[in-house]
Amino acid sequence: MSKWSGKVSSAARVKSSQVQSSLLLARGLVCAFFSLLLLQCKPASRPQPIAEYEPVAGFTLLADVAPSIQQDIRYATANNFLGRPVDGYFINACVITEAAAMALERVQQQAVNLGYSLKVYDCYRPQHAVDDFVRWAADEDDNLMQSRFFPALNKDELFPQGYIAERSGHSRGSTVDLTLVPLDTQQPAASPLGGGYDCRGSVMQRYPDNSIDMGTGYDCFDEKSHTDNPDVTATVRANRDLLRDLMEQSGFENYSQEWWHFTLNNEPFSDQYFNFALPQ
Ligand SMILES: C[C@@H](N)C(=O)N[C@H](C)C(=O)O
Ligand SMILES: [Zn+2]
Repeated sequence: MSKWSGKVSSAARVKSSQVQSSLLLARGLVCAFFSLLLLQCKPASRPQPIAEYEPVAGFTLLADVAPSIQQDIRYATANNFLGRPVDGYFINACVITEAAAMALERVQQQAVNLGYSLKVYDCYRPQHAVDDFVRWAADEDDNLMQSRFFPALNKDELFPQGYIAERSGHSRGSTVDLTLVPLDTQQPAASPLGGGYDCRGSVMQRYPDNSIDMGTGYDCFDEKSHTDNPDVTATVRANRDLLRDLMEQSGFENYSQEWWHFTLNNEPFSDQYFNFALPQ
């Protein structure tokens, strides 16, 4: 019995049955009122933790298979189109299927021979994180990162136009977002929430990144990011083609709207969307 109902019972014992019923009615009304109030005041719901990370059969940390590939898992940080870490990303580390990791290691060997390294921005993405994207897109008051990531679009156009998916290949574990960086370079330090960057601008106008020039920043939701966009410079064309060629040679296919997004052709979990949390 709750503290609240205990108090009502002791008071009711000394009153007539009519008063008792009135009290019960009043209590019901008060409870209903406060329940309604609580519902109104409840903060925007943030779903509670999904399963703790346990190594899932067929998945691995990319670093265990291909330790030389650079990692900058943007959704584990504030450096992304939401401007805050995304639900389900607890550490800045790439978790991916073993098959995709081994294929990436093959790409890395080719890249290193040419003086580059791969740098991954996103790998396995829990469905929970995708759901966070969906809630973010529905909040029309939050446009904190628009000028940097989708300057020409409203956020309600990002899903319909195919820049973010409600059922993402990333949740199947064999899709990866990545670029090429010159060997022995590192991500420059910069404040993710600093203003004035435009992902469609020149390298100097974009958020600092050690990526070779791909024509836009990562997660620039814009036609300029379409891999075969004909208006990019010759250098950008060559860089995008190089990344795509290297990835295709090891069995990945590019998504035509995003130069950075690739899926392994023979993925091991072609119809399974996972929702285990990333390790802490
Ligand atoms: C959000 C972006 N990084 C991406 O991965 N987009 C594709 C369409 C996806 O969400 O699967
Ligand atoms: Zn992607």
